[in-house]
Amino acid sequence: MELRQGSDVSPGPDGSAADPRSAELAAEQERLRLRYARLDEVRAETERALRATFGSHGTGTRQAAVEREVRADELARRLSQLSGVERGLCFGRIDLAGADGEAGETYYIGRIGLRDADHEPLLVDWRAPAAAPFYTATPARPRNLVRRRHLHTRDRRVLGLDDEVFDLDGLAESDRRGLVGEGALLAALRRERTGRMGDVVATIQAEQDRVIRSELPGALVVQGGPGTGKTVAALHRAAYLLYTHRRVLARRGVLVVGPNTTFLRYIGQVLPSLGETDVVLSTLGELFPGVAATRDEPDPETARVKGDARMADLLRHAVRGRQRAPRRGITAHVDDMTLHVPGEVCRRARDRGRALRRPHNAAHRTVAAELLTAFARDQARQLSRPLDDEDLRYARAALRQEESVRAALAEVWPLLTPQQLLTDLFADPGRLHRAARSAGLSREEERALLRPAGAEWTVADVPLLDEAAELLGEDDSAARAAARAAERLRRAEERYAQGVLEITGLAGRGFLDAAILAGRHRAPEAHLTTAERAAADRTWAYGHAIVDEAQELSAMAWRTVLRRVPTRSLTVVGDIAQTSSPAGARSWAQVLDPHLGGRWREERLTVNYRTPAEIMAVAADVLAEVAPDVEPPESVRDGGTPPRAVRVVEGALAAELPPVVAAESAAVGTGRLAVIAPAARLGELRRALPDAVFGAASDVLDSPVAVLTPVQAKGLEFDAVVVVDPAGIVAAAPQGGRDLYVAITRATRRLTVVHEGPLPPVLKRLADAD
Ligand SMILES: Nc1ncnc2c1ncn2[C@@H]1O[C@H](COP(=O)(O)OP(=O)(O)OP(=O)(O)O)[C@@H](O)[C@H]1O
Repeated sequence: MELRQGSDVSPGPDGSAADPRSAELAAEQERLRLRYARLDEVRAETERALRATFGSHGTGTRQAAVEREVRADELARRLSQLSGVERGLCFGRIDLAGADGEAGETYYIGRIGLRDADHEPLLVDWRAPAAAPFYTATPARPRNLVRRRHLHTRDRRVLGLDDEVFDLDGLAESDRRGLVGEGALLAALRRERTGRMGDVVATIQAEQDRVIRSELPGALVVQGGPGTGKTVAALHRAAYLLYTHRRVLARRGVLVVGPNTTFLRYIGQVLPSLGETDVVLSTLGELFPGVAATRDEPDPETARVKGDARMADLLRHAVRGRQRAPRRGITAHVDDMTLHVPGEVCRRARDRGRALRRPHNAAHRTVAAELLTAFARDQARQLSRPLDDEDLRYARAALRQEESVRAALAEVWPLLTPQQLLTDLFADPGRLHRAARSAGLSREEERALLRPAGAEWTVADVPLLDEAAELLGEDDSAARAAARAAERLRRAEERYAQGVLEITGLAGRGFLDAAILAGRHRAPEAHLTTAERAAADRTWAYGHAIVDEAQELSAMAWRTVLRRVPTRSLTVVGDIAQTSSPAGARSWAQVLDPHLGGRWREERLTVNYRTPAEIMAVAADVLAEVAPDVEPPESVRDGGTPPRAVRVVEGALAAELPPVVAAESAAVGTGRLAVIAPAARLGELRRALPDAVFGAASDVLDSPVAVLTPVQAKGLEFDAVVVVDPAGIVAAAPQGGRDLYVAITRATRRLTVVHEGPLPPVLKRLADAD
């Protein structure tokens, strides 16, 4: 049996209480005061310790310096954690059933764990196993709980309590009285949107908790309709994993990939509020260091082709195409002399380069050495000079400096950057044709790839650049010798650091390990965080990756992401029904099986926390049309303003839209409003709504009125949404129906659809409501 009771009664100024509920509130207020007092104490102690660590000069030995650094690092991390939990420090309590008629234990659940001076637990961290029943107990499976209590607090004050009682007999008589209260969840969902996602530690639901606490290894797919909390659960999962697997993950970091920079700004504050710093947030367009692509491919067919897995083959052929053996040989002009290497020798050099089976640039040195030898021999022959090994080395080194020789070598085996490879490939119809034909692309597909040199990189180019970087590698012969020496040094330093950790008693405590510590003391990237080092390194291997809006990733994009997680420890978050990219997923198996061979598990989220039932009913009609086999999520809320359609006179949108937007804006007060329209109407809207902020602008989330395309709105939410020209949205892209579904499901409170012609039949429900 479950009984809900709530209380919003504040105690009197002196804490006196007239009835049992106020007495309970006053008691909780006192317990909360104790916990904040302890937080203040711990903060002050940590600050003092940190100051003392910085202030001490130690013995001046290297060991003393390392010890200080370890300690300061640990203290600084703790201090930043303690500072981040002031708001909503403690939000819950669980009362466990006792044995043999005895009262059971009570635990308070909070953003961090705290113990009193005697090491007794005052607060249990929400990520700790002991806190799990707070999230997972249900009347059917109470998990030994008698009661779960939510505490509503503000500025260190308890404003209200919300109880769920699982075992009435286990409760005191005074606790049994009281009104049924509104759940903590509904109170949280009713709040106005701020333009930034917040944490939901106080109200995580059982099906979300399963996602959050799912084990680290392997790939987990989280499939769920709009508003089911996929993003928020995935971010809490990052915090949970970093807490539970600190040793592995703090060193390797966690990568979170989101669809665009606006979305990353939207979710950017959730992780710091959860106390996590070892996370890299990145769009797909930023995954290749040195290129920050934000532009989408203008032609959907080009996007589709660039995302196709055959592009990997095409690029392999493109690289092979740059390894040539001109039949006439190669020629260089040095000191009034014409030097020649015959075609036969070029072919041998090229074949030897290929036989190495190393990345193109890494094999360059071998090929170049062979050709330089041939040039040097020809030079000696023409000068009638003998050539012993010493002379040959000298002659090769001298020839290598010659511009004309370098150009001749490049005819056979040029050193290439990924950018050069792609630029040359897409701008040269002959070159492109040879590679495309070998990879099995049609002439139309080939044409979709052609473009002039110097064009701006698009998001769809980034996986191609990354693939090219893999195929090209680097001319790393010098670097490899240096790396071997560095590796020897690193091992010695790690052995030393391990010794320091053992002496200081910090070994095995999970704050730092020998590798991190040794890394700190190595120039030049000493003192960079894991996240900073990882973001700058294309070949960084992350400990875990979370991919949000993952249905949009193309086959080539998956290759880029998976390259960064060799352990395949992944959280893949998305909704197949919201796919709008022409290269995106039609099913999870289709995109994941080629890489994971069926080794992935799926959790489904089924409850929509964002969109009220009336608006979701409109969205469900659209869903039935675009993805008939997908169940719409069930809204947790109903009531509120019925969605409506407003018909405007054809050609009069600019005049008739502003009053609609103004009225909606007034209705949500300080809340957020989005106008969602097809890209083709944005010009008109700019004139109609001069004060609104458009598209990818950095302040779009802070403006009261934002104007977005459905793709830009993906993952975001607004108190009120005005969908403009639904027929235009549907017609604008092959996946237009799914875009309309995305647009409608951004609303948390109000939906208005503004249309010129007749309403698309799929929105008939709105016409009926008029
Ligand atoms: N347990 C919860 N407690 C409070 N709020 C929640 C909870 N779960 C989800 N929400 C809220 O519901 C809204 C939708 O969550 P979220 O954006 O994570 O959904 P989503 O599944 O990623 O949606 P979409 O597919 O549309 O991007 C957010 O405002 C989020 O804070």
